[in-house]
Amino acid sequence: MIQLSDPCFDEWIEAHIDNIRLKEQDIARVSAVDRNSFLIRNELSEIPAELAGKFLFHVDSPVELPCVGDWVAVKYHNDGASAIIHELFPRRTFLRRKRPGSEIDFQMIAANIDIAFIVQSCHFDFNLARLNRYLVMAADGDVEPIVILAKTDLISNNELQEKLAAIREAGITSRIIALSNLSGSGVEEFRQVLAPSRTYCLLGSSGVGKTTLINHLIGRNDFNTKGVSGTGEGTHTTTRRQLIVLDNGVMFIDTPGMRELGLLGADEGIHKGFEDIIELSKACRFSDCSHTQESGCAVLAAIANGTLHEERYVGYLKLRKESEFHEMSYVEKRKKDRAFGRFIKNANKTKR
Ligand SMILES: Nc1nc2c(ncn2[C@@H]2O[C@H](COP(=O)(O)OP(=O)(O)OP(=O)(O)O)[C@@H](O)[C@H]2O)c(=O)[nH]1
Ligand SMILES: [Zn+2]
Repeated sequence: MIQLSDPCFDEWIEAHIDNIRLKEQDIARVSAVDRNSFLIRNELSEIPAELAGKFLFHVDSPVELPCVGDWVAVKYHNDGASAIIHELFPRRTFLRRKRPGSEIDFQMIAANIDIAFIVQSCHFDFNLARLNRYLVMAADGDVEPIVILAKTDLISNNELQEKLAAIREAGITSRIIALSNLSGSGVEEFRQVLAPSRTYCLLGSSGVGKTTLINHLIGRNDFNTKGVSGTGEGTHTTTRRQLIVLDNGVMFIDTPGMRELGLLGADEGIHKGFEDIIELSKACRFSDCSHTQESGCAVLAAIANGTLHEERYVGYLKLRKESEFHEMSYVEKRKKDRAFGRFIKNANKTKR
């Protein structure tokens, strides 16, 4: 049995528990949201849940609806096989963002997160403006940020020191952990931060190594996500778990909304920072050259003759992919998201 509690929250719960019990309700935590269907987690399992009618009629803004990480009061039905969410408890912390096209309306991304790890790769992904935007978002919801500079194996120690100095010069005072999944350097420092009954999330662009880092935790350090199979079976949608509880009670939240945040700044244009490749591509034989296989491609030629670093080229392709992802339809994004869910699941299976 896992210990599903939140030390910072227990005081509030204690003050309200009599009232909750009086109504024959129990406390649970929202572990996934997919439109109007929910998964909630109690100490024993994960159960599909729906909202009580009052949420549908007495809610002014979507932020008043439960999101992943929320603590709620529920009533069980069908011998505990399903649940109705009756109360939403106050949020200690949250991550939210402005709804596109609206100045006042917000979209909840997750609630009750203790620490948000803001992950940037030391290499092509490093961007102080974007880092700042993530920090502002964390501060907005009272979430403590820790900056992770990932993939340190790709740069020299001198370059790393420069990056660290640049962050400090930008006035960012948050703790910074530099690490590499590849060499393992810094991973232990990251692991040391994680404490039982605390909730964490990883924010950052696609490809910076978030999945690999979680996998690292599960694989190497004998962590394991709790194998609960009942992920919404019996309801019309199958919702993947967005709150992951490791064996030692450490919780990670990974919602589709967080993945979309990873695209922050993707609209800055992929050309920025890759002017050399853009310049080279003017000499390509075809004007719509994809620089991947065409004959007469000046970019590929530059790699072949050593004037363009292959690593730089890979970074360019990655950023281009990210920007294409940005253009994808919602449905396509969801598909990619499910692929991530399967990845975590497989990682766990292999572990077991
Ligand atoms: N050189 C190097 N490569 C890494 C490191 N960590 C991860 N990678 C590679 O970077 C690529 C992306 O890693 P992921 O863990 O999938 O990145 P992510 O942040 O989860 O990306 P999304 O799932 O798209 O959000 C993979 O090819 C990894 O093998 C690292 O420490 N050093
Ligand atoms: Zn080309």
